[in-house]
Amino acid sequence: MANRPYIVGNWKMNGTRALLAEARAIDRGAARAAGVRVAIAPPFTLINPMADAVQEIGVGGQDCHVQPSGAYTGDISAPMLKDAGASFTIVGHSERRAMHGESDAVVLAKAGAALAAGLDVIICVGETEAERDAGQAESVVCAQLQGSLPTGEDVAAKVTVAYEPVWAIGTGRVPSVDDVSAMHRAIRDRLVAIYGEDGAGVQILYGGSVNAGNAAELLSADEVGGALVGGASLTAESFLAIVVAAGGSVSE
Ligand SMILES: O=C[C@H](O)COP(=O)(O)O
Repeated sequence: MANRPYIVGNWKMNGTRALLAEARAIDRGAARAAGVRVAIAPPFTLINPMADAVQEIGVGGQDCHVQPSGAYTGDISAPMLKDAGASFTIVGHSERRAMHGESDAVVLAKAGAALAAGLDVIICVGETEAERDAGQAESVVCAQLQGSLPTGEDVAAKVTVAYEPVWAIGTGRVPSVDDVSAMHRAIRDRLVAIYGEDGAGVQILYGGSVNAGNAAELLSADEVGGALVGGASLTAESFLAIVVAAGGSVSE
């Protein structure tokens, strides 16, 4: 059976408990959109209250430490995410790679830690504008996949890949549908090379300035199985419009 479109909100460092009202509204809408799978990755502080407040949507982390516990001041481990109510975590977001110096090897270790804790993982990859201009976008992304994706028995079913061109994040700029299709086909080929036939079932999300106006077109590109949404996931109105574009009907 084909996967349902997967629409994931990444709230980044946004939101206090007041924003849980939006999560509840998103949850109510998602409950009516049976054809679409919906999740939110809020800041760590909201994982537990959000998990308690919603029934339909998945709740996840935005990162985790490579170790399950220890003297790592300020960090959060995968077992802690699981204990707080998360079912998945994002790893390797370009903001972590750039601002926290996370290499592919670190992302791979974090993905392994998440899987070991019983979490699914969304692994982010994407090229910078300079890399795209230099004609290196596909080679950069394929190298990131090769270095960041965990392998092993039954792992592919727990992995989602998010392709996020760095230059499209938070900028209002998006690649052409042809460019998204070409990159997602290249990612699919790499997934099949890594996971064999299981690689055909891994969902590949597009992320970067997705909004209600462009979602339907971006989601129509080849091998796009959903979206990882930043800014437009912060209100129920804009996020549910993307859920509708993905094929869900959220009306009462
Ligand atoms: O994880 C989400 C992405 O970084 C996209 O963010 P954005 O939708 O605000 O461009």
